[in-house]
Amino acid sequence: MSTACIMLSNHRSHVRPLPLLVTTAALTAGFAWILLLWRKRSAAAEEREIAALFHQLQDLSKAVCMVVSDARSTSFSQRNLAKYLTQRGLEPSGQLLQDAKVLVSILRDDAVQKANSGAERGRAFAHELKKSAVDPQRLANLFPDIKASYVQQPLDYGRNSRYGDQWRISCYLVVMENWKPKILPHEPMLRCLGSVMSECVNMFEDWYCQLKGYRLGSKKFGVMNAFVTRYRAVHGEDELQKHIDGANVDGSVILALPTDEPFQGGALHVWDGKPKQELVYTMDAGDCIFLDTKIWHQAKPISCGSRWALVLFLRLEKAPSPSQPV
Ligand SMILES: O=C(O)CCC(=O)C(=O)O
Ligand SMILES: [Fe+2]
Repeated sequence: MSTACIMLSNHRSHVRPLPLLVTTAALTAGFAWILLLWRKRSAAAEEREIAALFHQLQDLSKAVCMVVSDARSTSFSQRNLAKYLTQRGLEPSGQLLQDAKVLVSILRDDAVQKANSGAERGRAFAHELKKSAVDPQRLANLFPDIKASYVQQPLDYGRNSRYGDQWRISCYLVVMENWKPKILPHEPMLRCLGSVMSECVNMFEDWYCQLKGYRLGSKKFGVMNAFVTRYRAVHGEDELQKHIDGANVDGSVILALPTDEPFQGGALHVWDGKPKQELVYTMDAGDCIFLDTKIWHQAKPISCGSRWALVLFLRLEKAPSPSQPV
């Protein structure tokens, strides 16, 4: 046996093994320390990531930044962020980093959509004519029923109103709750045109999202009032003077319906754009005009025949809050 071997065996014979308990405790403490260190490091990394997202947000939209940040606008407020995501129809995860990532990503999408949308390309109109939005043949087939369902429902806004009870040429499918003129929806007209009305709402929602650069499907509208108007070439029934559809109306649809008495005149005039322009539309049955809120327009008088239109006044629906049942 060599000298080196003898030294090694002597040394080994002096080492006393550590008790198992002590070894385990030391290992556990070491492991816990490493875990703590790792947790600290990843929390710091998460904080850095959140701060970077906050900076990106400041570049993307100062307005949104104000809405989702704390009182000093220096970092995210988890509560405000969750509220904003809910308003945009999304479900917050409850994790700040995750929600901040979602926010930045939807704002990026918004920016891309906006860059591609008409508004940024200079199509500065907040209304649009869509030709044959509803199949004209389908409307032609429905026309006998529309005509048979139609009744005049005079509106009485009350003695003190400047409208008085002069408007009597519309027949209502939907009447908004607590409306001053006390009229009821005329069920036969709703049965006849209810599905066309719903399609018009869907088309309007898509158009509105494109116009504003929102994600498709992220905005929903409810029908405040919907009615069929029949214009005839007699005084008080032949036109609708220049107006906007009311301060609470967030958007409107005008759908040209067929007629069995061809008319002359009856063009729709719209005042829109910057600088303001007067645009004139002669609409065929099935054509739709979508109007953003507070757009001035006018239905010019007809001089013969009769003209029919389905009109919707729409209200933007608030996204449900997470506590509300779906
Ligand atoms: O009949 C039309 O063309 C326009 C109708 C309208 O603007 C309305 O009823 O508010
Ligand atoms: Fe109108």
